[in-house]
Amino acid sequence: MTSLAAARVPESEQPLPVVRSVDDLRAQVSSWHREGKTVALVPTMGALHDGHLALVRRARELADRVVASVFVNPTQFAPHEDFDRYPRDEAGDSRKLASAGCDLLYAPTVRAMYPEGFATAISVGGPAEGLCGTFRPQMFGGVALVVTKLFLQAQPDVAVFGEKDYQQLMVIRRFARDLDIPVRVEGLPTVREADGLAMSSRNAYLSADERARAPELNRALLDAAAALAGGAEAAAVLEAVRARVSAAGFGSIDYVELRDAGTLEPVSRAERPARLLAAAWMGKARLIDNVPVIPGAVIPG
Ligand SMILES: Nc1ncnc2c1ncn2[C@@H]1O[C@H](COP(=O)(O)OP(=O)(O)OP(=O)(O)O)[C@@H](O)[C@H]1O
Ligand SMILES: CC(C)(CO)[C@@H](O)C(=O)[O-]
Ligand code: BAL
Repeated sequence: MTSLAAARVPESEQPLPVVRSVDDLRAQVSSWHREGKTVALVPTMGALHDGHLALVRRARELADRVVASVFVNPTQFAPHEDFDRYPRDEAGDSRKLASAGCDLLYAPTVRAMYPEGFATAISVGGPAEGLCGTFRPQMFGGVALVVTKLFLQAQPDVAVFGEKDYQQLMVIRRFARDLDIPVRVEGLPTVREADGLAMSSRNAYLSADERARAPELNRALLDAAAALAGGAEAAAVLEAVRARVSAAGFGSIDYVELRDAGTLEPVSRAERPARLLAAAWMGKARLIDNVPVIPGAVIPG
């Protein structure tokens, strides 16, 4: 006969509770709030990697309970983009989230998030203009819509996002402030592979050869950031990044730009803290990356 102790599943291997409806999510979060616990939300589109898990671990430090959402949000994809082939692995995501200390997975269906007759849109200006806003014009409206819904559904005290999507982080801070949503928005520095490539679910689209070439984007940005931090004028430095990234085998380059780190307005020189941001295609993968430019110093981002 198996003893109870031997049969007990270790806590780290317990399946993560999952909710799929707004009502079930609210019931759990409200009960935590009634107990006086604070709640952190980590929104994701799944296919989780160590970058996402770093967000969960940070959320654990910031709040008593952590909810992660996994939802591939159709409203931020244009019809020609990769919504259908975006990697999905809920079982694997659930195991990884549990091991990182997440308390609850929220994985709504598309129909639960966007019921029949859904007719509302959100438009963000300011930091949403230019950069990815130009090349993926539907993206930030879709992000603002789904993240606003997630904030209203989960009512978190704090939400954690990655600086890998730096423009997205600035857009979320903007609309949360503009719409008086009572949530603290925390950013976490980009988690990278050993060779500098920013971790991203879309790295799965890279062939072995493309994967070997891809880190050149980050190397070119870091070298450029050093020159810009030393006071160089942006135009020539950005052109050198484009040339280097093309030579590494990137196909089309969507943008390489220097922006103010706070407002994301274009700047021609880093006189205040700035951000160097780029998006470029390696095969079927659109890779984005960004690094800080601190006048007089360089901090790898
Ligand atoms: N390498 C990373 N370091 C830190 N945060 C990250 C990293 N990759 C993603 N994140 C953050 O995880 C959250 C969810 O992002 P998402 O699920 O889109 O992952 P992703 O890997 O960025 O996928 P994609 O390939 O679609 O861009 C976002 O806040 C995003 O900024
Ligand atoms: C914030 C987000 C989860 C909204 O769908 C998505 O844009 C992402 O994964 O970065
Ligand atoms: N990772 C940010 C969301 C997107 O690329 O659609």
